[in-house]
Amino acid sequence: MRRNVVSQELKRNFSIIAHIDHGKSTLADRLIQSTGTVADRDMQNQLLDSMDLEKEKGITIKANTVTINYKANDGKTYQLNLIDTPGHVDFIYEVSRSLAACEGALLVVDAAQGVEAQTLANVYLALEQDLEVVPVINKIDLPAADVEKVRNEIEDVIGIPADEAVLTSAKSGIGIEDLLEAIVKFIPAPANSEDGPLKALIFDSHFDDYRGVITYVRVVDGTIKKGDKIKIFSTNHQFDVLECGIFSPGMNPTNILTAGSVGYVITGTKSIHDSQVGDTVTSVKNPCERPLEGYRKAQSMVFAGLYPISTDDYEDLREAIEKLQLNDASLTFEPETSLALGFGFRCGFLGLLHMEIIVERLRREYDIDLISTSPSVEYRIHKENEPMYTIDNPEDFPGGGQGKVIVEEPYIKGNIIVPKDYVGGVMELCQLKRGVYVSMNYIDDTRAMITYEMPLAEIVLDFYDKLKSRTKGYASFEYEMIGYRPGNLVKVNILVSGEPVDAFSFIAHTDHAQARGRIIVEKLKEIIPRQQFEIPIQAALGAKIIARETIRAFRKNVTAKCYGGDISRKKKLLEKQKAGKKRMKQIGNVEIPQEAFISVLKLSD
Ligand SMILES: Nc1nc2c(ncn2[C@@H]2O[C@H](COP(=O)(O)OP(=O)(O)OP(=O)(O)O)[C@@H](O)[C@H]2O)c(=O)[nH]1
Repeated sequence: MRRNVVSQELKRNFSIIAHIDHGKSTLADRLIQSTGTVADRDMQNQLLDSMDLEKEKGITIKANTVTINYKANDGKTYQLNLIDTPGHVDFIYEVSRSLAACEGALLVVDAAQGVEAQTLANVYLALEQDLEVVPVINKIDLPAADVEKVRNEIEDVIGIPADEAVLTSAKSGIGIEDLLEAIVKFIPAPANSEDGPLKALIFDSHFDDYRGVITYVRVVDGTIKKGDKIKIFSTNHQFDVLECGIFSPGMNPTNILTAGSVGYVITGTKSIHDSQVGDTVTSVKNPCERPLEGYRKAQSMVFAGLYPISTDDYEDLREAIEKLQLNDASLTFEPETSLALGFGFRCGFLGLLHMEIIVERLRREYDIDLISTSPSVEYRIHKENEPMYTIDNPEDFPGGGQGKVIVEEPYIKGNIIVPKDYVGGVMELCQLKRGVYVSMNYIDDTRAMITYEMPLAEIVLDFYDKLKSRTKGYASFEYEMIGYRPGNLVKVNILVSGEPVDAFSFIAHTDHAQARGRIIVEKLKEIIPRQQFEIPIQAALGAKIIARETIRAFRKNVTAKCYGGDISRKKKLLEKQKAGKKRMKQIGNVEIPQEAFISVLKLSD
């Protein structure tokens, strides 16, 4: 058995926090490379961002971890454990748990861009955990770099001293040695109890087809050894430790993890639910009394129905979602049926990005063609003399005639940082999105931070896209949940030939219902082919029609184009028409092409 016990004073556990694109992954790669953790020839760019999708989107979705050995100027060799964190608001809870596994964080700020909204969100999380924050000003090689301005921003906006900020260029390798020295100097060594009862924090996990669940832990107190019997606090399930070790960067079995260490544990379990982020691992023989603070179950914020385009794919879709769930305790699903779309699944996601990733993976990795219904949030329904319940599907929205009903919706508090020329446009957008103004402050002479409280449903709809187009991509945005508030909300039905099409119904604020209904009705008029009878398309609020279009009758004769006796061509056309029909959904007496669903469900107002 290989022993790898490093005393606590030689350990440094840290994360890198940064706004998207400020260079977190490039910097991590540099640290790994410069310490010879990975041979240069094995170095592929952005080692830590391992998923293809992450590489493509250029963002970190799943946290990774690596142990780096660094011989410092004081002659001692330190064990640096770098815990990568996801860079998106959807995963804020995961970020907070990764930070909880550290004593310090490198705050990376782009020297040309300055402090952005996401920088703020993450740095506050780190300060809440009492981490030592080491400012790093990156991309100093850029001609537009303005180190002094960024230094001032870090001090004024975040409120931490930046006179000793490390200056780096992750791209050209400048300042990497200084950064390694700063990690050793400023980030405190762990100071945990080595012989207390085992207490380890789960900060991530993933499922491996051959080895089962790999659990990423930070040992707080005590020791984990191969062969130990351990227990998961929230589920009370017990396991034998089959293997444990560190990431360097592949899994490297050391078979012992002492207090202050970061590494992995394999028990052979196949259930990710025994390895939930934030949960505590303890020993069966000598358990700790209380779990570590801060654990909560992953909570879905955004919901949508996923339906296979071909009904034959239903079972494949179920299997694929189950497989993805093996690796993702925050993905929930249950079977659902829609009159219009057939059999599918109602899924819960942490946020829009999470949803986009799952849908994209189902398409790419599992080769399933699918339609997703418009994303919805969770509403709280209060009826007189009934306990409160929640709904996330417009189908379950209470109809009229049910006495006094109060509907509450989730709200967020959002911070937007923009160049000052865009302040007016952004504030107008926030008002349109039912935002409640909180504050506006200038960060420096060029940029402002605007804070609004807004309904999450509006963010989910199309806020990012709108914000991007109004600010030419210069705005950065971050938000946190602040609870539920009552809203004047209604359900809008879309009727085709008098029949409601469930997949198109939506919940909206009364003031927006008509405009959104109108857009869908107009879109459907364009897409649904004329048929042999007139088809009214209507948006309705209960019995009240709020928008209407009519598709005029038309007798479609595809063979009319073929003159003479070209029988084979006629046959081909008829076959084509038949195949086209398969892709139609029958709603009452009307056939709606699949693309109508896709284009309406993709539609934002
Ligand atoms: N000029 C210059 N470019 C850099 C430097 N560091 C990173 N970049 C570039 O900036 C872009 C973003 O870098 P990443 O390392 O992917 O950024 P990130 O912060 O990891 O992004 P997320 O994973 O989305 O959080 C890439 O195109 C890098 O090549 C630097 O020091 N100088």
